[in-house]
Amino acid sequence: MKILVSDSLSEEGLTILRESGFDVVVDTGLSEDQLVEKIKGVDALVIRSGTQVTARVIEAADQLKIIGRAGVGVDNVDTEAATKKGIIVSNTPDGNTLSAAEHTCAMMMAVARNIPQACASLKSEKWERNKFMGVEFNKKVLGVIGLGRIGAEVAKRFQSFNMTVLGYDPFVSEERAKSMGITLTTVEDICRNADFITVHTPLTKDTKNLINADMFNVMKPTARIVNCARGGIINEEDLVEAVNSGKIAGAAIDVFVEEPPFASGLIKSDKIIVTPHLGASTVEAQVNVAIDIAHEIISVLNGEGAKSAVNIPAVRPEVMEFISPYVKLAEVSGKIAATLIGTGYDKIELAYNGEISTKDVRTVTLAALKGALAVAVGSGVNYVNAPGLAKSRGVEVSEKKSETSGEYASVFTVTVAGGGKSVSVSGTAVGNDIKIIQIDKTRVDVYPSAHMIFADHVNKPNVIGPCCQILGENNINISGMQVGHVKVGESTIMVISVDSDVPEAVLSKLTTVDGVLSAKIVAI
Ligand SMILES: NC(=O)C1=CN([C@@H]2O[C@H](COP(=O)(O)OP(=O)(O)OC[C@H]3O[C@@H](n4cnc5c(N)ncnc54)[C@H](O)[C@@H]3O)[C@@H](O)[C@H]2O)C=CC1
Ligand SMILES: O=C(O)C(=O)COP(=O)(O)O
Repeated sequence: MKILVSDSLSEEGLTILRESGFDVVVDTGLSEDQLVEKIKGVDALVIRSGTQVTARVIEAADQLKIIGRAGVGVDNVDTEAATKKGIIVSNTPDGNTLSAAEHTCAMMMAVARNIPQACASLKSEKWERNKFMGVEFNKKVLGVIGLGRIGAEVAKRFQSFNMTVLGYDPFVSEERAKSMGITLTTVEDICRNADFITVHTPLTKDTKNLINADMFNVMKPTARIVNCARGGIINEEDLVEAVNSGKIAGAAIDVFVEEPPFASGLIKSDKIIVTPHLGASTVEAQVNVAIDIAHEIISVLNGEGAKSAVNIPAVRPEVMEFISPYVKLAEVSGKIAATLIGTGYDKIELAYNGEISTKDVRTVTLAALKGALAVAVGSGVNYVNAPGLAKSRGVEVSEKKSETSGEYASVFTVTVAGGGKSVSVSGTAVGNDIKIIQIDKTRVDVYPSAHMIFADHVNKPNVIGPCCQILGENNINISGMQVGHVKVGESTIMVISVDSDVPEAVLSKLTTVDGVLSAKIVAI
């Protein structure tokens, strides 16, 4: 398999990728057209912020499984297009937190004490001590917008300068803010009261232009603002105007709407300090993110799943340990249910009973959808695109949870329904194994195998024998068999586990046995 690294990546990460035995190609600085060409035949793409993974690039990818971002922000990836195509988008959320936080502190100090301007002045042989009067942090107010990993670290560091910290983050509770010594308030209140403001949110439709002319109009003329998060959270034209007109005292900017920002007014103003997107550019951060993304890429290419995907749910390791057999069970049950009903269903219901109902089951639901949809779509469905595919096929997905489960500690049931028909398959986990315990109303006890025949038949003599004979004559070994218990003459299901694939011709021969109503194969 082939991995294309299209931005610079630390040697430590490249070594891990190369030692995994995959074909690793490093090709940086590609234009969109070049990437559209080069992406063909690539299984994994590794990027930083320099590569724009547009819808065109994703469209051109013919075997791409994962886009791995060695860093945090994935705003340079068309995640929607990737998700639709079933491509995992993963980042490395922790590796560069401290570096970005420390760069923010450096920028804040630089703007408070005019360090870059004073440095340039002295190097041009001027001694302008009065021109570069600075301000202290002591007893001042810091406003932090976005209290995630980096925002929290920045707040912690400035508290040691004896600053009061105001914060805004709609996803952070009062208690959490209080535990960090931060008073939650509104963006406008921060803008009115803060001496220093720093933004640490992702760039989203809600955060784009969050700090704009209206906000600059209420700021103190002594206010200074820093952006080491993403270009566009602070409106660039409004910032240039606010600084140049004296509405605020200065700004320090590391990230830009367009990078490099050679046409931007931001790099022309004396009162605005700029760095070329250096927040994550430390030796330590680059080693961290390169190692993290290398492991993620290898895990996905080896079929062991993604640990830090942004377009599939992240499950905590201790929860994953519990739900992991149910993920397997859900995929198998979804496949069985969809196979037994045939085409034309428009509802998939997942029922979680017992202990499993108390867990984070989003991945189990995805697995059931994947299993069910694979019957119609084949290998084109995965955890990433399964919900989108279900929606686009008009399949309504619902979940039911109850803490009661009868004789088993946990039971998972998938029901597919449509056109007046429905099929339900229930199962449970036995240690790390999975067991199907019920198909519709029929109790069974089936440990799924790679190839299973499900045959509806009438419970009467001379049905099972001829079926076994047909399989034997075709050299298909039977490894297990289960028949639902009903009265003689009633119909029920027979599940035959076999050791090899069953050709269509053999399957249809089974249906010629007197008493066999239908026969379907499920391969997992
Ligand atoms: N300059 C650089 O080189 C680097 C920049 N970054 C950027 O820094 C930013 C923050 O990164 P992390 O702290 O790691 O992310 P994070 O996900 O830990 O934190 C982001 C925070 O923003 C909050 N948020 C989301 N929408 C919001 C809104 N509308 N208003 C206020 N808060 C909102 C979230 O609740 C979350 O707490 C990202 O944009 C990331 O791309 C990260 C690393 C390096
Ligand atoms: O991790 C992030 O979000 C960053 O902005 C870092 O970008 P970079 O990897 O240095 O291109």
